[in-house]
Amino acid sequence: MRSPALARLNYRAVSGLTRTARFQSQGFLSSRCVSTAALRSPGVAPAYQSVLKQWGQRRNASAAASAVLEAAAASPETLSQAAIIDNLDPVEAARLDKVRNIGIAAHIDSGKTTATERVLFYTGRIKAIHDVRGRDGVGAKMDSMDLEREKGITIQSAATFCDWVKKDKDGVDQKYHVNLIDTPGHIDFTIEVERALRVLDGAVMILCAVSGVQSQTITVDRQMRRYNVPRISFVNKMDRMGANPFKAIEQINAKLKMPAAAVQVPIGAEDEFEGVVDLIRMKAIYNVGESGEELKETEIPDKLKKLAEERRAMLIETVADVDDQMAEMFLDEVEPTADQLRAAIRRATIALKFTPVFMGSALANKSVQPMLDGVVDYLPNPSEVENLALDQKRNEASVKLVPYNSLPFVGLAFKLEESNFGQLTYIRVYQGTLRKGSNVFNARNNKKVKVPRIVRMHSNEMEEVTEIGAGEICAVFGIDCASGDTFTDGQLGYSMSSMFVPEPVISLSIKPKQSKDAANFSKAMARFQREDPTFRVFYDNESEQTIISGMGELHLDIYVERMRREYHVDCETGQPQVAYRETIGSHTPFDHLLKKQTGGAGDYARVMGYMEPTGALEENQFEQQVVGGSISEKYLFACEKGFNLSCEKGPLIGHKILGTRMIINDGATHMTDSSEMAFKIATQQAFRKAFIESQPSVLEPLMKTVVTAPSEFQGDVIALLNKRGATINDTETGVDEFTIYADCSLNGMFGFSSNLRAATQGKGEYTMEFSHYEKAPPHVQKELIAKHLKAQADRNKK
Ligand SMILES: Nc1nc2c(ncn2[C@@H]2O[C@H](COP(=O)(O)OP(=O)(O)OP(=O)(O)O)[C@@H](O)[C@H]2O)c(=O)[nH]1
Repeated sequence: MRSPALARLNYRAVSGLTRTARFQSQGFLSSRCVSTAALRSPGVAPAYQSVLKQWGQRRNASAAASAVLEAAAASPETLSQAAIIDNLDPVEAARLDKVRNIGIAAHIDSGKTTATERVLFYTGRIKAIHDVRGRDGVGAKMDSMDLEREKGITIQSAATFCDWVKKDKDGVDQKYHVNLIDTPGHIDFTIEVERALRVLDGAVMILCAVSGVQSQTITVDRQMRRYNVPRISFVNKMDRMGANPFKAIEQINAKLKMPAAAVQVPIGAEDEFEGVVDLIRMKAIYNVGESGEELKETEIPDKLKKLAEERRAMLIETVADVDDQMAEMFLDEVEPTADQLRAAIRRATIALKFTPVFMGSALANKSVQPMLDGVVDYLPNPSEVENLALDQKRNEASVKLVPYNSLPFVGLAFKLEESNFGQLTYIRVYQGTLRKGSNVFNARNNKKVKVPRIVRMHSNEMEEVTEIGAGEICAVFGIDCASGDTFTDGQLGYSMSSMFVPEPVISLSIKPKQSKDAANFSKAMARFQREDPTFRVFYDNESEQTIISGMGELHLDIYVERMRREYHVDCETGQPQVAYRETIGSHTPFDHLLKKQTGGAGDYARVMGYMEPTGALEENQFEQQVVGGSISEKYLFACEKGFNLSCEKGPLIGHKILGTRMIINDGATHMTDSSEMAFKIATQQAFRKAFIESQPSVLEPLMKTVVTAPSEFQGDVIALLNKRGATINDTETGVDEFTIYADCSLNGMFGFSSNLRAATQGKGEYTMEFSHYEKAPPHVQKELIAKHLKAQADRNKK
């Protein structure tokens, strides 16, 4: 047995090494062979030696193999981690195979919450179905906040878990553990989608059978791509008039540029929608029972046989385009078996090259279970997704995390929530096991914290557990941290990248109506800010106002309302303000001297250099190019501080600066009168002077806006948009609806929702998403500057 196994031994690759150890533990190789391999491998040698020391140099066969595996596991080396991933332990592999972490994301009102309610019911997690805005007035399980139930919208993502039993190909029941997050559709709550997708392994993208791909579907698609999240698609609302799943599939292909094909065809449509034909097994599936809890399978009805064959052929062809194995079979004209087809769809979906499309009606309790089968069949388990961390102990080298329970713990806190029992921190465990009572370390500040309580969340309810294994999601009480912090066991110096946080674009002043509420007001502000990184609060010293900013009017309205309901604080708010920015005009040199030397300790600082645009309207930059020590390091540091402070409040209208670079290349220092403070102030003064001289501009946020309304209102809506100075980029006309894609300044869009409602008899809808900053029109700039000057003058008078 030695020689073939030895042939596989690659002394340099640690992946080979761990494989070798495995062979050895199975008795194929000699211990000397494994030890030599371990000692020659830079990735494992130090850890191996220390393990050997503990083991007392015993080098018998299985001891050496275990030592290598243990060393590889404990070693922070990328390769050894990769090796384990390539070579999953069969017990761990079997456990992970039964876990799915998925999110449900879609455009507003597509039926995410309704579908999740069915999933919870069919998996036995809840005993009865309650609908969003349902007649029983209870509301869906996942919309647990009163405000969500009243408005019928999801505001916060909610996590839950359930077990789904699916028969394997031998007809044996297999139980899958599904962690599920239902996310909001409104763009104002987009951070909830960002953080959910950051930690999930797969997603169900829901589309409306009538509207197909909508503006938020495009945003969700972008977010899924950002975090490499594979998805299956579910065309919901097949019972609605005008339902057409094939149009939705065409749009996924064309608009999202994601190869998609139906894995089902509908049996009937609109109010005659009865069920689906499964194109993999070529069977018809119907839901029976009061809430569709049972499935009945029959042969395909004759009238649908042709359609099913055609669509199956299209499915195979689309998958063959993105999967080599299927391509080979397709070219050889070999008809794939159900298992082969399923495996190819799975490979292509996980490789982010394809999305299989399911269809049904969540509200009518039809065809939700086959979509759940799809989650199991086509979405990855935690070991099939690459999760990387940076090893801070090794120059931030990137390391693959291995979802083994036995390895050192690594987890990411992705969401914080205040609850009646204190702060609740949602954690995705990427590696190792999180145990109640254990200590974990926050990688950001290296603080040790004890884990007092671990729970699994079921919307707003929780179930206490003592430990959570790798690849799972849980929530922990009593840990003080920020959203996006990485936790480890303390030995590893790993940290994981956080999620993308978009900048707020809208703000308003706010204060409690009654001064007795000040304490509660501050408490609420602190909490909301901690929970939601897109909600910011700051106190403007000049105007002596508290300013809140966020992603849109709805976002801020919801917080004002929550303040009233949850903290009993009634607030007064100012007019919503746009988050303008200021930017420099052109290259402008400066030579500025700050000098006060009249008796006592004086102030002296001279800074020279130039300011210029960075080229992109993004981060500001400070650079020092001082040679010869005319300004010392210490003072240059103070200059940078001065620059950063200046960027916070621009000279034109007091808004933040963007796209501006300052270079200090010379200056002068006085032996006794120079100080850090003097250099900081000199830089601020130089900044102000040069900035104003450069012919700067005010920038305003430009919003991508999508308006949909019934066709008869097209003219009115266009007129409305034109009046608000929008640039219309595209118009799509559907059967009885049209969609307009436009760019509008945020400033021009205040109050648009009520105008649109009035112009379309309440039938028009729109979404608005920040796109980029652009120079505001000259008359707007003038107005803003004049307003700012007046406000300053008024304050000075006081
Ligand atoms: N006809 C029909 N209506 C549905 C279906 N599924 C959901 N709805 C309705 O569509 C509306 C929106 O459903 P939700 O489940 O709240 O949608 P959502 O995507 O979770 O909404 P947000 O989270 O606010 O974006 C509700 O009135 C549902 O009753 C369906 O299959 N058919």
